[in-house]
Amino acid sequence: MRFKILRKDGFARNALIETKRGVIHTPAFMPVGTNGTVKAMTPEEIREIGYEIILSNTYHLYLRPGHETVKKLGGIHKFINWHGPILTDSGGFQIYSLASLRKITSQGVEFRSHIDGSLHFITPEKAIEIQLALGSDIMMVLDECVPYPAEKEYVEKSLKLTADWAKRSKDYFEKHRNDQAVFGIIQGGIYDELRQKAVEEIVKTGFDGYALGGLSVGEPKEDMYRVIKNIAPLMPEEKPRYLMGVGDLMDVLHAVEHGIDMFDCVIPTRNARNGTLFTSQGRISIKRSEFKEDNSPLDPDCDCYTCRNYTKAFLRHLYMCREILSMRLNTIHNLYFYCRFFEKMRQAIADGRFQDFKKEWMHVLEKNFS
Ligand SMILES: O=c1[nH]cnc2cc3nc(NCCN4CCOCC4)[nH]c3cc12
Ligand SMILES: [Zn+2]
Repeated sequence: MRFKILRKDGFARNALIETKRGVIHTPAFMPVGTNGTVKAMTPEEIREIGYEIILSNTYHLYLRPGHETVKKLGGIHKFINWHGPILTDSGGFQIYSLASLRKITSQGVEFRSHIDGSLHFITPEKAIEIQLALGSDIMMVLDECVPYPAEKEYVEKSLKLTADWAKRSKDYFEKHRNDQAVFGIIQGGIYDELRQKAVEEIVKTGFDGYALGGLSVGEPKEDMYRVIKNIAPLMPEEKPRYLMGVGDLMDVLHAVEHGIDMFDCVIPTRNARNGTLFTSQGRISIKRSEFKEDNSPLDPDCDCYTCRNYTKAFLRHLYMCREILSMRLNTIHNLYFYCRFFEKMRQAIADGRFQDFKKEWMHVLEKNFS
């Protein structure tokens, strides 16, 4: 995997990530494909909107249909019919947020499946073995995503475990890698000095890219913003920086300003299914009665399939009827909006006017329309 910085504008930067399955222009957004699908979308639609990489959840695919099954069927790209780059997370975060009866030991994490209650034990090596079997292009080490709030002592102890697991994941990966990449994950809670120590530890092991984990887990915005501001610049400049689970476009602006390159979040897809749509006039909730007879397109400034062919009235009608088409049309628009936003942001960085772009959009994004 090659990482090439094309342009800098302050700490913000445009770069290219070259993988064997294609190039990713950063700053990049990765739509989340939990069970091997970006919900309600075909892979062709995701590609047509302009996305170059998607995220798939290891935890879900390991539990169902199983990583050996996916491998036997030709690997994840063939299985889900997406032939561009795929980043898989390690499963750690889903184990903490979805599974039950979790037990973390120095060896690994034991948990019960949220699907059928079966007992599982994942080690740092196993987490990489699963991602290798799936055949993902960018893998994540097994880490402990420290919940919020967490005592400093607990975070410090957890850091040692996460550093040891990162090393074990990396060692296993080195023995079995073939043209894939593996990213390390920086934890440390909201404690800047622990975060700095985590950067040193994880960089010592050495990875193809580095993720900021343990954020967007319920901590106050100002803590998340401070950690990003202080820690992102300490992460190796010549490698991709990935902020996990983010996010809201205001948070994206702040993170890009401080040098973050990659993002993933369920917000555009999950909000679409709940009728919350992002437009150039701000966020709107399509179910509101004021749209009942509104014959105008969702977003006059958007040329996505939904905005070119349907009215707010019809989108509201579909939502009220809980029609499947509602999920599809809303998702097409929100993903298109995110993709255009990232394209415009990359253009602004290329033109050296990221600050203007941020000011202009902060004003729009703060507007919470009806
Ligand atoms: O430390 C982490 N390690 C490995 N994976 C992660 C994934 C993560 N995803 C979030 N936040 C997701 C927050 N979403 C915001 C929108 O609503 C759903 C949750 N934070 C995350 C932290 C980690
Ligand atoms: Zn649209």
